[in-house]
Amino acid sequence: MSSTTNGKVADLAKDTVDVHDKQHMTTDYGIKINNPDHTLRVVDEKRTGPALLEDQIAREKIMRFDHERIPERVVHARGTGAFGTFKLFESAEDVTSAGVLTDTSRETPLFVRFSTVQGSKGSPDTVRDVRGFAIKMYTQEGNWDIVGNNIPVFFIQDAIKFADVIHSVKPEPHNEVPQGQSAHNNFWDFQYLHSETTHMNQWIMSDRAIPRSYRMMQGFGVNTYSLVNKEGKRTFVKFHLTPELGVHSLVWDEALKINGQDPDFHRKELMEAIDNGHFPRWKFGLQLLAEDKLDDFEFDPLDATKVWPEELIPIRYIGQLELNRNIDEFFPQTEQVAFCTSHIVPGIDFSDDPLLQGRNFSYFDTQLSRLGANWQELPINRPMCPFMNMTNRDGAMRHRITKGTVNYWPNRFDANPPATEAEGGFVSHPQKVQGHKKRALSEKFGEHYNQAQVFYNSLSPIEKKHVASAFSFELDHCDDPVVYKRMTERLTSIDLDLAKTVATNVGGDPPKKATKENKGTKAKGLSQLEYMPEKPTIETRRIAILIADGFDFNQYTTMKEALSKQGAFVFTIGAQRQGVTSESGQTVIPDHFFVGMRSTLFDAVYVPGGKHVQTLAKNGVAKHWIAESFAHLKPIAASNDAVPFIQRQINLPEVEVAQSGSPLKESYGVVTGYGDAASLLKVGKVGPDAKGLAEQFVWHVSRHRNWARELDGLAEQIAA
Ligand code: HEM
Repeated sequence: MSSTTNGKVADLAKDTVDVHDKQHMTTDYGIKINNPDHTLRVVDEKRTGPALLEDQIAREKIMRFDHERIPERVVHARGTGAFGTFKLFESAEDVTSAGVLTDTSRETPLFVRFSTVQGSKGSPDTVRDVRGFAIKMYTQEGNWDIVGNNIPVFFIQDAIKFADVIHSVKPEPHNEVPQGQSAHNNFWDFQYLHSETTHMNQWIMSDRAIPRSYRMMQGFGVNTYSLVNKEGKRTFVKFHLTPELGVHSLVWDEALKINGQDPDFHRKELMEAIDNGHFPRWKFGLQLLAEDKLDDFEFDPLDATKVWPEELIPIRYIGQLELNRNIDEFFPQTEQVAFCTSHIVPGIDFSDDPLLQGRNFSYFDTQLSRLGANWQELPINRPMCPFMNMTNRDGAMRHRITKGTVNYWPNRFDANPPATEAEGGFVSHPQKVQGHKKRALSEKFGEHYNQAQVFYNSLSPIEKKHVASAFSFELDHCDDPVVYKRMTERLTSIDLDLAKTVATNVGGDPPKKATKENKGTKAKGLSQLEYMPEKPTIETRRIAILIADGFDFNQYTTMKEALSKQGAFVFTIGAQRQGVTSESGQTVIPDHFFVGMRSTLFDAVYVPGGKHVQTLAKNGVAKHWIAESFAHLKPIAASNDAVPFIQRQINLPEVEVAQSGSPLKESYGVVTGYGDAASLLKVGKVGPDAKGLAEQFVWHVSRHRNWARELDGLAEQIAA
């Protein structure tokens, strides 16, 4: 368990207890329990008779259990949380007076909850979906919540449409199908009928919607907020988080399989990284827009279906968010944490973004039904700064005891007075507002395709291929021709080739001409391949070493050490977990056996030399490990006797391997070589000019996946 502590962790300690053998079991009202295993009943040697209602101990236990569920979140039900810290490197006092964004001596404790949107609480982690990235900062001036996503835009423009978009994506009402998926008629019906979703469609059909890890995705506040400085000047702002480890995704077939093989993959690997001291970090940045520049763009900057192009409004990075402590208990922390977009601190204010305006109402409201009126008192939600509002009391499960005779303001004692602005009181920015009372949006909200097209154009060829496959998968699951025909038609407003590919795959009408000409305009910061880590790294990458009886112990240990030294998490996968014996007689206890843990749960695989390859060659699962790793574009390394073994599993002429006695070979991310452990497996500096086998392997793992395999049509020739 990670031990990092901070002010909020210390605050929670007041409400935290340990379970240990010195503390007797009691009822919830405190009497010691003598026999927790049997109900009080009428019984003799021969007969077990009826239970007695008198049994207060059994009744308490059963009734307490009957009521231990609370409603799950209406969206983002599936999630996982961790504690961390926000550090500020550069003061943003030119634009805000908020202490958290101006005082560089502060470390602000925080709690983050990552989530998926569609599925219920028990749904798998690696579904295709938007990921929530919700942050609660316990600042000295009160809680500040950034309730963001890993995608910078949203489906709809006006919050009144939220119930519709969510109803359409959730399991269909007549049969509660499907779970955790947008691949169904209702979702795509809604998407077609709301052309404002077109931009978001591109993002969710891209690799962004199947992240490799919560630690490897961006975070965006999505909505536009305002910052207000000491002089009262307002600047519009969008919040950005960029991960230190780069932005990486799973491949779709892998994601589908992990859903079954390890539905908790994301939450487990986040905990694994934190527990091992590899704390995930994000750069925190601001996109700033002067108030008088609001009308300077072809889109409305307050429209949440649009990004602010970085060419026009660069990101100013000023801080860092780090996650450094796992939770102690899921329910009181991750489940009861409750975020509100309306939770802002002085120096930060809202904007007229019509989605944000509705969100500001919705979150507080939903917490009332999910957690009750006193939800802000719960330890995970209460602020760390002093807080008191003597008019907000009572309600179910009130915990705090407030002394004194008055509960209204003003009162004859001046008790609990409001604060002036100078004393830190929150004062809304005195924005001048004018217009007509209408159910409408202003004109620029009417353009829905430009940025969708720019996003698609900006993707790399492999990402475009994935978008086409994702649309094809999704629309193939729609059995109403109206739905898939209309949606493929919609794609002609993005790119004619994309529309043609998808229409062919799913049976749409053959598109003849583009409804919006694609002039190929691109922008930066949209392709996730732009977000490789600053320095190549394999830190926290899960790498498997396959062994069976007769493996080369020297090669095994040298590679394991070399990879571990680089911060990778190395797992030995053996023919059996009872112990695997090397050629030279050493026994290794593997972490898992071939069937228990599949290639999908690792980023790369290495097979050392040794006679064990004869056993591996007779084991279908071990062979599939290699084929599947290849099809999922993962780096593969093999040395000595293992070289012909992996070559046979891949068996494609384009993929070349080292020949005995010849130098090292790297081909499509498959790294092979002959020699002794010392010469093959040394790792110096990780980089493109890597020389040795291990060094080459590490370099390829740091690149995440070998896209050329798919682009050149090799991956699809191997059955994953
Ligand atoms: C910019 C668009 C949006 C983003 C980025 C967003 C993000 C999120 C996130 C991250 C969560 C999960 C919070 C957690 O981890 O507990 C969440 C929950 C929720 N969102 Fe949104 N959301 C958006 C739009 C909306 C809109 C428009 C509404 C309503 C009008 C809404 C209503 C809710 C509700 C009711 C919850 C459940 C909260 C709870 O029970 O704790 N969201 N949203």
